[in-house]
Amino acid sequence: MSNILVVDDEKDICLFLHHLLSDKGHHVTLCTSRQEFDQAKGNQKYDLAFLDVRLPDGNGLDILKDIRAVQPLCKVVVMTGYSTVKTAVEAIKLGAYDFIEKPFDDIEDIEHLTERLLTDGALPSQDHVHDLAARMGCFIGQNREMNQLFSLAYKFAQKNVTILIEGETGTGKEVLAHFIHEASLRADYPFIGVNCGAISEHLLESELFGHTKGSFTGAAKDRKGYFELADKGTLFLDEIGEASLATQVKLLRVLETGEFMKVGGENVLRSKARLIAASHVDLSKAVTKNTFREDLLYRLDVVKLTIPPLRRRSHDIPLFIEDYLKRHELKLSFTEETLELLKNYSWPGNIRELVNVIKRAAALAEGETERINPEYLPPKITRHIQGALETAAAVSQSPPKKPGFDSFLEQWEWEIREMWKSEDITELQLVLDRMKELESEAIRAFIEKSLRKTVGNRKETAELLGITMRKLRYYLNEKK
Ligand SMILES: Nc1ncnc2c1ncn2[C@@H]1O[C@H](COP(=O)(O)OP(=O)(O)OP(=O)(O)O)[C@@H](O)[C@H]1O
Repeated sequence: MSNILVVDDEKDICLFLHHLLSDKGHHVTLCTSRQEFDQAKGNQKYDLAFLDVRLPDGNGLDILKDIRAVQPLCKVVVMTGYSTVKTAVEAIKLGAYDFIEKPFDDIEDIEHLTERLLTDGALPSQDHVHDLAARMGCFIGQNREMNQLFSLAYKFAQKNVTILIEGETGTGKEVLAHFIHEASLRADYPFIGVNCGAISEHLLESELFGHTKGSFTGAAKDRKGYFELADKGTLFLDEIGEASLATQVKLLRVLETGEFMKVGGENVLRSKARLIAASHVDLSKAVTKNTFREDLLYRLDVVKLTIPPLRRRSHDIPLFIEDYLKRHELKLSFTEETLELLKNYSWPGNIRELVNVIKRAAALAEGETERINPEYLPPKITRHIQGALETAAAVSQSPPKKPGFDSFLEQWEWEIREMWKSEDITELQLVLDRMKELESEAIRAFIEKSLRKTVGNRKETAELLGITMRKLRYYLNEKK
C-alpha cells in the first residue's frame, strides 16, 4: 500500500481519483485547497501526489516546490486543463515527474502511470532518453540545458500536444522534431518534414493540403497533401514563419478543428497528425510586425522548446566530434590545439556548420594524415581566433595587424585546387560553402577598401561601389 496525496479544488476529480486509487489498495489523502494542503503536507510520508496547477487560494507550482522541499521522495504528477498545459512545462522543469490532462480520457493511462511511479525499478530515466538519441544518431552531450531539453521533449512526445521548436539555424530543430516523433506513440506512422521557406506560396498550400485534378494549371490528377500522408504520424513544419498569411489561416483551422480541404476540393478532410513547428526567427516579433498570426502562434506555442546555440555549449564540441567520427567510422583524431580553436569559434551555422567543418577536414586529410591539426580548418575559424588575438593585442597597444584579403584568396584558391586535384569526389556542398565564404569575404574586403578611400564616408562609399545605402548597411550589418 502506498500513500497518495491528491490536491484539486474540483471535488469530482478528487472523488474519482480517491475511488480509482483506493480500489487498488492505496491510502489516499484529499485536499481541495491550498489551506488543506498546508495542514496535510507534513502529516505523513507521501509516495505520490496528483496536483492541480490552478487552485482558488494558491498556485500549483508553489505547492510543487513545497512538496519537493518537505517530501523530497514524493513523485509529483501535475494535472492540467487545456489552458494550463504551458504550466506543465514549468512544473516538469521544477521536478514534477509527469503531467496528465483533464478531463481524463484514458483511465488505464492513469493506472499505468501510478503503477510505474510507485515501482521505482520501472521508472523511465535519462537512460531512456540517451538510448533513443544514440540509436537515432542524435547527439545530446553533457550540457545541462540540452539534457533538460531532451528530457522535456521525451516527456511531451508522449502527449497529444503541439510543440514549437525555436533555435538558430542549424541547431538541430529537425533532428529534435524527429526525436520527438520516435519517442512518441506515433513512431510507427510517418514523419514528414516540410521547409515552408523553400516552397513557393501557392505550391506550399497544395503540398500541405493536397489538390484536386484541374484545380490549377499543371494539376493533372488528384494529389494527397502532407497532412493526409502523415496519417497518424508527425508533420514537421520548419520555418513556419515563412508561410503566407493565407496558409496560416488554413493551418489555424487544422489546429483548432482538425479539418482541412484540398486546393480545389469540396470535401472536408480530417487530420490526425501531430504538428511540430519550428522557426529560427522569434515568432512573437513576427506577430508584432503583422507577418505572423497571433492566434496561430497561441495554438502552436503550447510547449516551446528552445535549442541553445552551439557557442553556448562549446564544451561539448570535442564530444560531438568524437561521436561523429565513431558513427561515421572515420579513423581521425583532432589535436588539442584544433579542438581549442573550435571551442572558441562563434558557430553562426551551429551544428550544421560543425558537421561541414568535420567533413571538410576529413576530405582534406584523406590519404595524408589521421591527425587533424589547425591547418585542416577553414580560414574563417583560424582567422576568427587570430582576430580575437589581434583585438587583445590592440588593446595592449601593439599596432593592429589585420590578415589581408590577399592571404585569404591564396588560402581559398589552394583549398579549391586541393579539392579539385583530389582523386576522390568532393561533396558539392563543401565547394558551395567555400564559394559563399569567398563571396562574403570579397564583399567585406571591397567595402573596407572603399571606406578607407572615403575616410569612412558611407554615402560616398555606396556611390563608388554602385550600390544603394540600404545594401551597404545590409552588408555591413551582416558582417557584425
Ligand atoms: N543533436 C544533433 N545530433 C547530431 N547531429 C545534429 C544534431 N543537431 C544537428 N545536427 C546536424 O546538423 C544538421 C542540421 O540540423 P537540422 O536540420 O535539424 O537544423 P535546423 O535547426 O532544423 O536548421 P534550419 O534552421 O536551417 O532549418 C543535421 O543535418 C545534422 O547533421
